[in-house]
Amino acid sequence: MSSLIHNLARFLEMNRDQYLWHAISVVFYWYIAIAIHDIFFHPLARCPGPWISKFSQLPNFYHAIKGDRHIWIWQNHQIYGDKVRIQPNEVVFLAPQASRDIYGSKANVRRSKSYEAWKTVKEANTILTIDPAAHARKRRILNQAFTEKSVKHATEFVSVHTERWIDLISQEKDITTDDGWTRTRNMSDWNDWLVFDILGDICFGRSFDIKEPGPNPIRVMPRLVIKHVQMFYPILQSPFMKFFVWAKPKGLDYLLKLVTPQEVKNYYKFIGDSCKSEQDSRLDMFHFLCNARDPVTNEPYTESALRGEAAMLIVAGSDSTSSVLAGFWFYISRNERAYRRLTDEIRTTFTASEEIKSGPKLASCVYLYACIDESLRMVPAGPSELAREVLAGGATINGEHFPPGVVVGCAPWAMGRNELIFGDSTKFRPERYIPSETTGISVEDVSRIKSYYNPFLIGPGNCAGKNIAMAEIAIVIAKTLFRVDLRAVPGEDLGAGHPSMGWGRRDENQYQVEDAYITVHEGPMLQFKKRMV
Ligand code: HEM
Repeated sequence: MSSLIHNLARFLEMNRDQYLWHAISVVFYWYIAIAIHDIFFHPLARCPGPWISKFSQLPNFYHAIKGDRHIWIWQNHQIYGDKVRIQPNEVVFLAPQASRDIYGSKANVRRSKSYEAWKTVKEANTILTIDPAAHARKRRILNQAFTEKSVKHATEFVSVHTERWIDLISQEKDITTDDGWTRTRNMSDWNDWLVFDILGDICFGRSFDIKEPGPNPIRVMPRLVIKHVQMFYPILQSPFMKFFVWAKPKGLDYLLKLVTPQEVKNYYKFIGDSCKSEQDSRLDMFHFLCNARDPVTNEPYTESALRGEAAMLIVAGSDSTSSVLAGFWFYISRNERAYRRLTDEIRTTFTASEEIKSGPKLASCVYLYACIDESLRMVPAGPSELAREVLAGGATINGEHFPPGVVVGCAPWAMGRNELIFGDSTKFRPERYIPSETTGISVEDVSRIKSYYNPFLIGPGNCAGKNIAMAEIAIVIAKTLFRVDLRAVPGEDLGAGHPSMGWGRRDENQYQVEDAYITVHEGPMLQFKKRMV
C-alpha cells in the first residue's frame, strides 16, 4: 500500500515532459500488446499472409494510396495461395466455394463498416446499407425499378444515345494523315460521356448531354466522381477508418461539405431538380422508383431516400459500365482474330443499325456475349474485394469456421486471373465461353468458369442493374461495330502495361487500371472509320 501511495505521489510531481514521455510509452506498449495479440492470439493468427499485415494495416493503406491494392492482393495469392490475411482482421479468398460462402444468399455476413464511410446523407441508400434486414427492405423496393418493363424502356434510350455517340466519334477526320481515320479518341472519356448521358436519361428523364460538343458544366462530373472516390478510398483502407465513420455524423460531414467543389454541388442540384420535375411524364427509372412500394409494408421511399437512390444509380451504373467498355475497346482493338470474328457476326446478323436492339437477334450473337464476358473478367467493375463482416454465430468459408467480426472477401481482379480456373488467364480469349467440338470446350467447362466468376456478384447484394448493364454494353458494342471500323492508334499505349511498371503490370497486352473500390481507367486511344453500309 505504501509503495502505491509513493508511486502516486511521484506521478503527481512529474513535469509536462515526463507526462508526455509516459503517454508515449503507454501508447507504445499498448500497440506492442495489440501486435502480439494479433500475431499470436487473433482468430486469424494461423492464416498465411504478409508478416506486417498480421499486426498492421499499413501495407493495405499504402497500396490503397498507390491505387494498386488489386495487384497487391493478386500477388499475395500468388505467394500465399487461396487464403491470405491482408489486414489484421481481414482475409481474402480465391477458392470457388469461398465466393459462394461469402456472397451467397445463406451467408451469415453483412457489408463491412467501410461502406458506411461513403454515406453523404443521413439515410444510407441501398448499396451503403449494411444491416441485412434494412438492406433487404430497400432492395425489395429498388427491384421495382429494374423490372423487364423498365429495362425494355431503358434500352430504347440506350439506342438513341448510342447512335448519336457513334455519329460524334466517327466525325472529324485526322487531318495529319490522308487515310480516312478519325482524330484520336480517348475511349475512357467517350465511354464516360455516353454512359452518363444514358443514365441521366434513364434515371431522370433528362440527358446530361455531356457527349455533345460545346461547353457543359456537367462534363467534368464523371472525372470528379472518380476523384472523390479516389480521395476517400485510402481512408477506408487505413487504420483511421473507424474514427472516420464515427466522426462523420459528429461534424466531419459538415466540414467535408464546406470543401466540396462547386461542380459537385451543381451536380447534386441537377439531380435534385431532376427529381422534382415531371416525374410522371416518362417511364424513366425515376418514375418506377417514385411509384415503388415496399411489398411488405406498402411504404414508398421518403423524398430524401428517393434522391439518394437516384444519385446512387448514376454512380453504381456509370463507372462500372464505362470501365468494362474501356477494357473491351482495349482488347478488341489489339486482337485481330477476335475483332474479325465479332465484326463478322454483327455485320451478318443485322442489315441496319436500327435493327440492333434487345431481343432474340441480339441474343443470338454468341461471340458478342462471349467478348462481353471476357471483358468483365479482364476488367472487373471493382477490382478488389467486396468486404463482408462475419455476423454473430460465425461463418463457414471454404470449410473453415470464421468468428464474428472478422472481415472476409474475394477480389475479382485476382479471381479473374486464377490460372487453375482459366488456364491462360492473361489472354483475351472469348472462345472460352463457347462450347465447341473444334476447340474442345465443353458445356461443363463453360458453366464451371461462369459459376466461379460472377462480375455482378451473387446473393442479396448482387447488382440490381445487371440486365440493364448487359443490354447497354451489348447495344453499344454491336451498333458501333456495325457502323464503324476501329483501330488502336499506332504508337499510342495509354492504358497498356509496360515492362517498367513492375510485377503484375508488365504485360503490354493487358489493360491496366487503378483500384479505388471502383475501377479507375484511362484510354485506350482509338480511331474510327465510317463503313459504307
Ligand atoms: C458492367 C456493369 C456493372 C457491373 C459489372 C456491376 C457490378 C456490381 C457489383 C459487383 C455490385 C456489388 C457491389 C458491392 O457489394 O459493393 C453492384 C451493385 C449494384 N449495382 Fe451494379 N454493376 C454494373 C452496372 C450497373 C448499372 C448500369 C446499374 C444501374 C443503373 C447498377 C446498379 C447497381 C446497384 C443499385 C447496386 C447495389 C445493389 C445492392 O446493394 O443491393 N449497376 N454492381
